[in-house]
Amino acid sequence: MAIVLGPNRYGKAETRLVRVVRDGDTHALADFNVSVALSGDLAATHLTGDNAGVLPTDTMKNTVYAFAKKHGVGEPEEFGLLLARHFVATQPQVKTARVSIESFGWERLGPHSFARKGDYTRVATVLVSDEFEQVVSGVTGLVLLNSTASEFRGFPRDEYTTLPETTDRILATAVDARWRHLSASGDFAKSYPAALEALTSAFVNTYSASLQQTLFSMGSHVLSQRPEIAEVRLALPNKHHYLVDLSPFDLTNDNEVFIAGDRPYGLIEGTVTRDDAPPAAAEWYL
Ligand SMILES: O=c1[nH]c(=O)c2[nH]c(=O)[nH]c2[nH]1
Repeated sequence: MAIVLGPNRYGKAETRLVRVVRDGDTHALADFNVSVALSGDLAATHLTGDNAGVLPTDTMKNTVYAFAKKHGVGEPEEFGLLLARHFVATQPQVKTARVSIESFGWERLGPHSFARKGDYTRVATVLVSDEFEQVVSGVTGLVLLNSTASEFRGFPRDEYTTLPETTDRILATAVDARWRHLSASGDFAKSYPAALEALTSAFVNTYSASLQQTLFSMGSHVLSQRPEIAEVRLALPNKHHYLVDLSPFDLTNDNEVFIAGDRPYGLIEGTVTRDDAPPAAAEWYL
């Protein structure tokens, strides 16, 4: 009996690329998840550990980011073809390159503001006892992004701080919000979309020094627009977008090519309250 190597391939899966195209103040956004798999004459590394034909998967990731800067991304089919042809043309041992791309849709909210396409979830929780009725409305999974008008600087530094200060970054979050009504007899069909619009427009229109500042602005805007609402609680994950260092490839990166981070993420939580409102039922804190 002989033991033989069967079909095989390898590559970098799920390179998360966000490409911003800046035309003055108006930005366009492409948000891709790119997976590369190469196959061909790759027996040696499996059988003897000889890596002479193994283009590092790290290089594939870098190629995705460098090509995004150099060529733009266009349609996912076009960007896939560009990458796949490159690997086949430049690596003689590679016979076939497979590039799969997921393209996440974003709806425009402003010149440099976007909402992820797809559904977010409306939520409602009511508490009823003999003494009180309390209605809480909210939303989860509403993903918003500003591709500029966000800074983060002036923070303390200690021996573990490596984060550079920035005056221009992507600010993105998945809004998880709950708002408590003053009364159980409101017009919830009217109140919900209006509160949602207040949250969203505050995110879009706030020039942000921190996600904490944006959080307070979102909560305040709901309370100033909606007299029926007593309190807003927000949990805002900071969906980090890291600027890719393209200098090893002699390319500049003027806030155009980002790694969309997954984990860990900052989590900014806070409550914004009307100070004359009755307190929430203790059960809300559970
Ligand atoms: O808006 C921010 N708030 C923070 O508290 C924080 N911390 C961090 O590393 N980045 C950011 N961004």
